[in-house]
Amino acid sequence: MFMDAQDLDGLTEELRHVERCRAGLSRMLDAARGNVIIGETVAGDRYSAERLGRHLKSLAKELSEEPEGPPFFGRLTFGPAGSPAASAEHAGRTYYIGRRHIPGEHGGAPVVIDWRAPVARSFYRAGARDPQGVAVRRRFGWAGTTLTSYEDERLGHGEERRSRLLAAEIERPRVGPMRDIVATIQPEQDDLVRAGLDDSIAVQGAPGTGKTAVGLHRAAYLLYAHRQRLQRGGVLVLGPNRAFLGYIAAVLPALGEVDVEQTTLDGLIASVPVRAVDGERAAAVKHDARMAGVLRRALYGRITKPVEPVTVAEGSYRWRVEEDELRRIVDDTRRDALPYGIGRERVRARVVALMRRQAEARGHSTNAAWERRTGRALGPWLDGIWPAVRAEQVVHEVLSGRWAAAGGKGALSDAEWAAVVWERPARTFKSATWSAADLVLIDEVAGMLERPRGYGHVIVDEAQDLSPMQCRAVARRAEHGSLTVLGDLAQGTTPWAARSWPELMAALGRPEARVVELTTGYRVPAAVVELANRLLSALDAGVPATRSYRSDGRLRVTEVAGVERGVAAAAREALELEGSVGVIAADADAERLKAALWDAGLDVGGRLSVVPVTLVKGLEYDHVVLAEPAAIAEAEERGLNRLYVALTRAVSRLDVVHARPLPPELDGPAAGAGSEAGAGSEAGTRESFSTAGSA
Ligand SMILES: Nc1ncnc2c1ncn2[C@@H]1O[C@H](COP(=O)(O)OP(=O)(O)OP(=O)(O)O)[C@@H](O)[C@H]1O
Repeated sequence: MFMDAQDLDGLTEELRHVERCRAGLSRMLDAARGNVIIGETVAGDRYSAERLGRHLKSLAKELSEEPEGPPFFGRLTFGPAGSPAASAEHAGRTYYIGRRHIPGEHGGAPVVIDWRAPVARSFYRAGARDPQGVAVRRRFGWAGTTLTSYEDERLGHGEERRSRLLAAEIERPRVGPMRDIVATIQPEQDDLVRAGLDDSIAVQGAPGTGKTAVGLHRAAYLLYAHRQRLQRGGVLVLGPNRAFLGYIAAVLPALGEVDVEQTTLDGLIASVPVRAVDGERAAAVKHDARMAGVLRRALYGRITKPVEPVTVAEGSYRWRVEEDELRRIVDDTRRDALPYGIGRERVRARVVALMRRQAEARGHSTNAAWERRTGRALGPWLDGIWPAVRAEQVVHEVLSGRWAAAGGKGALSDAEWAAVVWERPARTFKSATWSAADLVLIDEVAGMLERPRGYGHVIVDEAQDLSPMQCRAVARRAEHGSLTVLGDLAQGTTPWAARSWPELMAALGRPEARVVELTTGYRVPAAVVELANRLLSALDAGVPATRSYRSDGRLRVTEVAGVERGVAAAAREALELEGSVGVIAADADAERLKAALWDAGLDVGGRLSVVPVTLVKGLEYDHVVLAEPAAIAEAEERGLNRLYVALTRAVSRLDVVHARPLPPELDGPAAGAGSEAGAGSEAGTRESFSTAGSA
């Protein structure tokens, strides 16, 4: 049975529950405010008072500032005990599922259960074949904060159907930043969201299959299910660029999680400003994993064998350690494979310990201050044996070419070495200008000097673009944690983009990670997916084609005499409809097109944006106007992959506007449905496909 809002009695009862939720929320807010006052006065010491106070304040702030969204989106009614597949624990009970837990009155049963709670799992996973004890699953429809409808699936009676509310949510026009998908997480996505904390997973997902959404919801889930374990390390989300981070920024706070660090890899490892740009060849070598070996040798090559004893004078005494003892200390410490900086301190501490024994044998009293003094006195000797060094210094020396003669170039060929070595090296590391790839090298050395801050869980989006050296930077930060790695081999656009998941996961230090494929796309309509899928065979990425969940949407390919006028006409038409409009163009053409749109009287910057194609990864627009695909395809080595990314950004409509011939991989007969104009869909929208016309 499939019900809408017609069941008025039912709806009235549900509206009463909305009131109970509002009352519960205001009780929570009062309690949180009250606790701030109590917390500030009762905590035992100042430190815990401050910590507790901060925590309570942020909870109170969060609750009072939270936009008043729908308090719940689903309801589960479990069958009575004894009914088929009844669940003993939940038999006969009803639960409302929402974004956050809302307690009941006077300590009674909660009025809303957090979507991450174990029982809520059945909301996402139960089906007619496996009802998991659920008699009825109810989904609610809201207009803003007003409950307007619901629909039921009587799973206990074998009823399960494509939800209209679900379809409406997936097909809704997009405006503004990304939203959470808690109300409509699909079973294959839920599997990934709720995977265990120790599980490192790689997700190969076609465009729009919800990888980013899954990653963010997984972060929220892990923080809920393993809050204590994650308290120290925390969760890190890495995205491809700042535009993408801006786009996803609101999702986790909307789920009540404000403490997740979201940044780009460059942002994470930035230690010095980037002022130089590498040539292609230099960048390729610098991103190669063999550079790690070169840097390691350059760092550890500074350690020298002690060839004479070391002495420290104290009054008329001299404490002395012989060279063979010193050699043993240095060798043992190297074998311990500690970070370089810790190794240096270990050597110092062991020499001090030997001297202390001598001093005590002579009746000297030694204490911590004595140890510090003696340690300091060893400084000049230590600087000769195991010198203190900065990461930039090591990289500066390598790129200045100093280590080649001493066999420092390791596995690099002469040509590769020549590609990375600076033509005119700066005199010191302080005056060097660094490129983005140099930052990765500096981070590599910094990671050898001391362990970087580690995270309990790291989520990496668009991971197919990571270089082997970047993978090492990520792996260092997840050494004692786990990884969720999201990407699409077909969308790889960097010169070092991954060609295989096992290789990528090995570079990330998790060769054993399972690889899961997602192939159902929730963004891109079927007609557009079909066009993009044509490129797949040319990309040779070995990934399966996308299947679209969406039957709506429109594709139009228009050949024009002048791209600027054609794009302006398409954009103007697009603005007549609801939703965001993105004009995507080859980087070299973006500014010119923006100016042309201004000249045509269109307001760029509001609902309409012009985006250089290299910045569009991970983003989506309700309506995309894709300008001159041939220019995108020929602009770079992996131009066809870039074009594939651009083609898969549209939520409702894609206009391809071209003056030059389409790239041959894209042209040609449409595979399957939608080859000429007008395949009507159930929703009354039209898919159309035409290869000619004028704007
Ligand atoms: N279960 C779902 N319910 C509703 N919307 C969904 C669902 N899954 C994904 N979406 C929507 O589909 C769109 C694409 O999702 P997302 O950006 O996470 O995909 P992606 O796999 O990361 O795509 P890309 O590879 O292109 O970056 C988003 O608007 C997202 O909100």
